[in-house]
Amino acid sequence: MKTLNGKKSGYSYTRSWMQMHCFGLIPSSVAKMSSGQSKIFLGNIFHCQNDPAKKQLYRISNEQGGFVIVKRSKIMAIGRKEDLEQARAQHLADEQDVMVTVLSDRQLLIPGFVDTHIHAPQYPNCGLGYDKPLLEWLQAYTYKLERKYRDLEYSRKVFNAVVRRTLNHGTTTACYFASLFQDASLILVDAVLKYGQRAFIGKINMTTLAPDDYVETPEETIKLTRKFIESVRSKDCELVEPIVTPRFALSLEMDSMIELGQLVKEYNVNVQTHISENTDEVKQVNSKYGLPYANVYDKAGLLTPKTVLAHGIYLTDEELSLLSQRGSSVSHCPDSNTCLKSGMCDVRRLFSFGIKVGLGTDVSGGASPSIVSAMRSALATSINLSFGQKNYKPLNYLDVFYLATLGGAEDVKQKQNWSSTTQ
Ligand SMILES: O=c1[nH]c(=O)c2nc[nH]c2[nH]1
Repeated sequence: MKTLNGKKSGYSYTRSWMQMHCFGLIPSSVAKMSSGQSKIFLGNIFHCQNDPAKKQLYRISNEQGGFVIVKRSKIMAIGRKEDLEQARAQHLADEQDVMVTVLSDRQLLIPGFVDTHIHAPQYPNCGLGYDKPLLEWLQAYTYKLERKYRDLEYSRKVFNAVVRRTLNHGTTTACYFASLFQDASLILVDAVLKYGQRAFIGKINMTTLAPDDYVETPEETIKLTRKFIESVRSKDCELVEPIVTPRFALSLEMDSMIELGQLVKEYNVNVQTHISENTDEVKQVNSKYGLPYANVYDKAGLLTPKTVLAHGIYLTDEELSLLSQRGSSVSHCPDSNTCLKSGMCDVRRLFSFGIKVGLGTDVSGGASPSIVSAMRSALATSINLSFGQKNYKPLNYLDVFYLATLGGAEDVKQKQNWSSTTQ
């Protein structure tokens, strides 16, 4: 077996991690490449972990010369080189064929990124149509594109491309809004399984506020969601989980949202939706339901510890307290918040309420499917917020690295065996 050369790397991670590759900790992709061969990676490892004392949001672990052991697509152990032999004996004792990869000092192993909010069908519109605010943008560009996914060949083409592209950007876990259409949504499931990404995939629920040929009836939306959940679960695969996906509070009536809340309980599934993204949207929600935005979802039973809410720019203190009580988390989508001129989300304020936060590209509200790009936008938004507030401490590189990795994993509540670095 090869050994580490023991040299110090001298690699300045705070300065240069944004330029680097995401090398490893992509267990599912590793598995695809070599059908279950066990592997050991040796090199510098950089990742966030929870602080056991809970005094800080995360602590950085920077192993100069560490190892990762991968056995049949699962990360079995991560540690320091002096513990490698013992870990190898424990996890790979009966393995004859182990591939060992030694990284150079200029390479770094980091966890895969988690995109906590991305609309797969909107991928062809990336970078287009930012001359309108949210509600007009939906009508002028977004629904028109999303309607096309009745065409399953088109769906296959786009969804394969989205999954390949996000994996190339280092996104190993994604929380996808799929299509209104069940069959198209299942094609996204197939694409994710084909390329070995892990994902939460939701068939969108929408019965109103869109063109007549692009909504479902209240009966259909529940029936087809149940069918979608059962179809995904019947694939019996670890990589993909269904997620209940009411588009936003203006897309449905309360009765339908309550029924979705019942499905969430019945199947113990995650939930994703939008919240408080745009001032006109918030006003319309308040006047439609006579309730604050977060309370609308709460009334429907949709605020759970497995709920991810995208945006959350205009939530009041009372709403943030409610989210915190329910254990629901927020997907921060800074690029989209800028492109659609929605506003600036104050992540530090969310943290102060004890709310978990991850990062979302929000394609195509956001112009890029890259989480590194979302990290840059998160930094820019936070710096812009600091201009108006004395003593405001903007997010730094490590904070946005946390949001893109461990923060995102906590947002979507990954299962224990999904990635040992993100627990
Ligand atoms: O950024 C967004 N993208 C969408 O597709 C959407 N639908 C409702 N609210 C939304 N916000």
